[in-house]
Amino acid sequence: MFVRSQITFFQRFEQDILNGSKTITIRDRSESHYQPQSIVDVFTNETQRWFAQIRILSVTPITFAQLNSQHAAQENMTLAQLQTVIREIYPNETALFVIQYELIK
Ligand SMILES: CC(=O)Nc1cc[nH]c(=O)n1
Repeated sequence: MFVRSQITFFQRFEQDILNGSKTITIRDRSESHYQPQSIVDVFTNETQRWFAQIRILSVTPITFAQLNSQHAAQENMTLAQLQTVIREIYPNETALFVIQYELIK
Protein backbone atom coordinates (compact mmCIF):
# COMPACT_ATOMS: atom_id res chain seq x y z
CA MET A 1 0.00 0.00 0.00
CA PHE A 2 1.33 3.48 -0.86
CA VAL A 3 1.25 5.82 2.13
CA ARG A 4 1.63 9.53 1.44
CA SER A 5 4.44 11.03 3.42
CA GLN A 6 3.92 14.13 5.57
CA ILE A 7 5.98 16.74 7.39
CA THR A 8 4.98 19.70 9.55
CA PHE A 9 6.54 23.14 9.85
CA PHE A 10 5.80 25.89 12.33
CA GLN A 11 3.45 28.43 10.79
CA ARG A 12 6.10 31.16 11.03
CA PHE A 13 8.12 29.33 8.34
CA GLU A 14 5.25 28.98 5.86
CA GLN A 15 5.87 32.12 3.77
CA ASP A 16 9.60 31.43 3.47
CA ILE A 17 8.87 27.91 2.22
CA LEU A 18 6.29 29.16 -0.28
CA ASN A 19 8.49 31.98 -1.60
CA GLY A 20 11.51 29.68 -1.96
CA SER A 21 13.77 31.41 0.58
CA LYS A 22 13.83 28.42 2.97
CA THR A 23 15.10 25.31 1.20
CA ILE A 24 16.28 23.13 4.07
CA THR A 25 14.96 21.97 7.40
CA ILE A 26 17.04 20.57 10.24
CA ARG A 27 15.45 17.73 12.16
CA ASP A 28 16.36 15.05 14.66
CA ARG A 29 16.65 11.33 13.96
CA SER A 30 12.90 10.77 14.38
CA GLU A 31 12.38 12.75 11.15
CA SER A 32 15.39 11.52 9.21
CA HIS A 33 13.47 8.83 7.31
CA TYR A 34 12.46 10.90 4.26
CA GLN A 35 13.56 9.32 0.98
CA PRO A 36 15.34 11.43 -1.65
CA GLN A 37 13.05 12.11 -4.63
CA SER A 38 9.93 11.35 -2.58
CA ILE A 39 7.08 13.87 -2.54
CA VAL A 40 5.89 14.97 0.87
CA ASP A 41 2.75 16.86 1.90
CA VAL A 42 3.47 19.84 4.14
CA PHE A 43 1.21 20.91 7.01
CA THR A 44 1.39 23.56 9.70
CA ASN A 45 2.47 22.14 13.02
CA GLU A 46 -0.03 24.25 14.96
CA THR A 47 -3.26 23.46 13.07
CA GLN A 48 -2.36 20.61 10.70
CA ARG A 49 -3.36 22.78 7.71
CA TRP A 50 -1.95 21.57 4.36
CA PHE A 51 -0.05 24.30 2.53
CA ALA A 52 2.44 22.74 0.09
CA GLN A 53 4.11 19.74 -1.43
CA ILE A 54 7.89 19.38 -1.46
CA ARG A 55 10.30 16.98 -3.14
CA ILE A 56 13.04 15.67 -0.84
CA LEU A 57 16.47 16.18 -2.44
CA SER A 58 18.79 14.86 0.28
CA VAL A 59 18.98 13.92 3.94
CA THR A 60 22.42 14.48 5.44
CA PRO A 61 23.60 13.90 9.02
CA ILE A 62 25.10 16.88 10.78
CA THR A 63 26.02 17.85 14.31
CA PHE A 64 24.82 21.03 15.97
CA ALA A 65 28.42 22.28 16.03
CA GLN A 66 28.72 21.85 12.24
CA LEU A 67 25.88 24.23 11.43
CA ASN A 68 27.31 27.11 9.42
CA SER A 69 26.34 30.28 7.61
CA GLN A 70 25.48 28.35 4.43
CA HIS A 71 22.88 26.34 6.33
CA ALA A 72 21.61 29.58 7.84
CA ALA A 73 21.27 31.16 4.39
CA GLN A 74 19.32 28.10 3.20
CA GLU A 75 17.00 28.66 6.19
CA ASN A 76 16.76 32.41 5.39
CA MET A 77 18.31 33.21 8.78
CA THR A 78 21.56 34.34 10.30
CA LEU A 79 23.68 31.60 11.87
CA ALA A 80 22.90 32.98 15.35
CA GLN A 81 19.16 32.84 14.59
CA LEU A 82 19.44 29.29 13.26
CA GLN A 83 21.37 28.10 16.31
CA THR A 84 18.77 29.68 18.61
CA VAL A 85 15.85 28.14 16.69
CA ILE A 86 17.41 24.67 16.69
CA ARG A 87 18.24 24.89 20.39
CA GLU A 88 14.63 25.93 21.13
CA ILE A 89 13.22 22.96 19.17
CA TYR A 90 15.87 20.38 20.14
CA PRO A 91 17.40 21.59 23.44
CA ASN A 92 19.84 18.72 23.98
CA GLU A 93 20.25 17.08 20.55
CA THR A 94 23.67 16.98 18.91
CA ALA A 95 22.87 14.48 16.10
CA LEU A 96 20.77 16.29 13.52
CA PHE A 97 19.88 15.89 9.83
CA VAL A 98 19.75 18.49 7.07
CA ILE A 99 16.79 17.77 4.85
CA GLN A 100 17.10 19.63 1.55
CA TYR A 101 13.94 20.00 -0.50
CA GLU A 102 12.37 21.85 -3.40
CA LEU A 103 8.90 23.29 -3.53
CA ILE A 104 6.59 21.61 -6.01
CA LYS A 105 4.77 24.36 -7.90
C1 LIG B 1 7.47 21.31 13.51
C2 LIG B 1 8.94 21.40 13.43
O1 LIG B 1 9.67 20.72 14.12
N1 LIG B 1 9.43 22.26 12.54
C3 LIG B 1 10.74 22.51 12.25
C4 LIG B 1 11.81 22.03 12.96
C5 LIG B 1 13.07 22.35 12.52
N2 LIG B 1 13.21 23.10 11.42
C6 LIG B 1 12.13 23.55 10.75
O2 LIG B 1 12.30 24.23 9.71
N3 LIG B 1 10.92 23.25 11.16
